[in-house]
Amino acid sequence: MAEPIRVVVTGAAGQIAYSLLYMVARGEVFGKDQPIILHLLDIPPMVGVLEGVVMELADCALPLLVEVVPTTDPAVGFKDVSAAFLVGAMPRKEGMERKDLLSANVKIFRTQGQALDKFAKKDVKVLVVGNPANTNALVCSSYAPSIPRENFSAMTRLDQNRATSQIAAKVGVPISAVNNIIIWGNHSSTQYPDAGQGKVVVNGAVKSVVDAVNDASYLQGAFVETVQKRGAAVIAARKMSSAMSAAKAACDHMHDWWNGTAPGKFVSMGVFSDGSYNSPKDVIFSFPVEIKNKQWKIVEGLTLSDFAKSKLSITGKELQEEKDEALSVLDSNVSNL
Ligand SMILES: NC(=O)C1=CN([C@@H]2O[C@H](COP(=O)(O)OP(=O)(O)OC[C@H]3O[C@@H](n4cnc5c(N)ncnc54)[C@H](O)[C@@H]3O)[C@@H](O)[C@H]2O)C=CC1
Ligand SMILES: O=C([O-])CC(=O)C(=O)O
Repeated sequence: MAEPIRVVVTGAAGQIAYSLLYMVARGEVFGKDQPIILHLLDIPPMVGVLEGVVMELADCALPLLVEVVPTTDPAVGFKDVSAAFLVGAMPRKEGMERKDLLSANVKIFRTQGQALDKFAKKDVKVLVVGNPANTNALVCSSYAPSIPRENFSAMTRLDQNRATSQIAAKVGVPISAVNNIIIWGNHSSTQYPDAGQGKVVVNGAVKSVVDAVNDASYLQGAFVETVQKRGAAVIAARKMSSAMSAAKAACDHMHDWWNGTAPGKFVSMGVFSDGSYNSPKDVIFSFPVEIKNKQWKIVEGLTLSDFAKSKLSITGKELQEEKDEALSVLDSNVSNL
């Protein structure tokens, strides 16, 4: 058996964590041979709930879970962690956009960036789930200058999973038959879900999604809107935001970062932009990436339609605006933000 690794989940008493902790502790992210020490970080009013979560984890009798460390102290929560799921933040309510959470949540990610910088392993992989996820990841990284910025990412995997599921249903094939659907830009209603590079296996033959669907107005219209507004649709139905599907997506994201992507396949992650595809530089922008040896690389050289380019420009502009707003909330001149 390998040495145990330390993994922190923030917001550990919340809804997403309730599904996520079980999947992580069961070995679905880091492997069935990787023992885990789980750090559960939340805030003082949630200590009682956290105790209940600790009891339930014990009662799951999970062989890979060697220790659980519940805490409200970031110094303990982030100590020596190899992977961080930053979930803890306020969720939006019906009628809000995710960026309306910025002023409340961005300060959490400043504190957590500072704690990661001081206490985490320098090769820690950080996945920001709390909204607005892209800009929170940017802020978090800015306050953790001793950790490479490539180690910070924001979650758009839930959008990718939603988009893949929509295409599979439209073509009438299993989910596993659909690949390389891309989410570009912000995890917000300006994101661009792009089926233009997608592949699908139909009756044993690989086809482009565009040919298999054969309905351009759907791919540019209802498909895009459904994915962009899916989070809001779940809130309207559940009166709470997506949690089970968000936890599954967080596991998928970290799993692929840890284990790599299969040849020819790519996944979408919010990562530091180098200006690829005319995106604004130095914001956290969701791109298609390939992953090897725990390093992601943006898939370059894809041909984008004029429609796609115009959508990327809209979501890039929003990310630039969020970055400016984050700076004003933090009222700081963080040199690398
Ligand atoms: N990127 C994505 O695709 C998705 C992101 N989200 C976002 O994830 C976040 C969490 O959602 P839920 O689990 O449903 O919310 P929740 O309200 O059920 O749980 C959040 C937890 O975070 C804790 N928390 C607050 N401040 C904290 C801090 N400074 N340190 C540690 N813990 C802290 C709260 O006490 C609470 O237990 C929200 O911001 C939500 O909008 C939700 C779904 C998908
Ligand atoms: O929509 C929300 O506020 C929660 C979320 O990020 C999602 O479900 O994609």
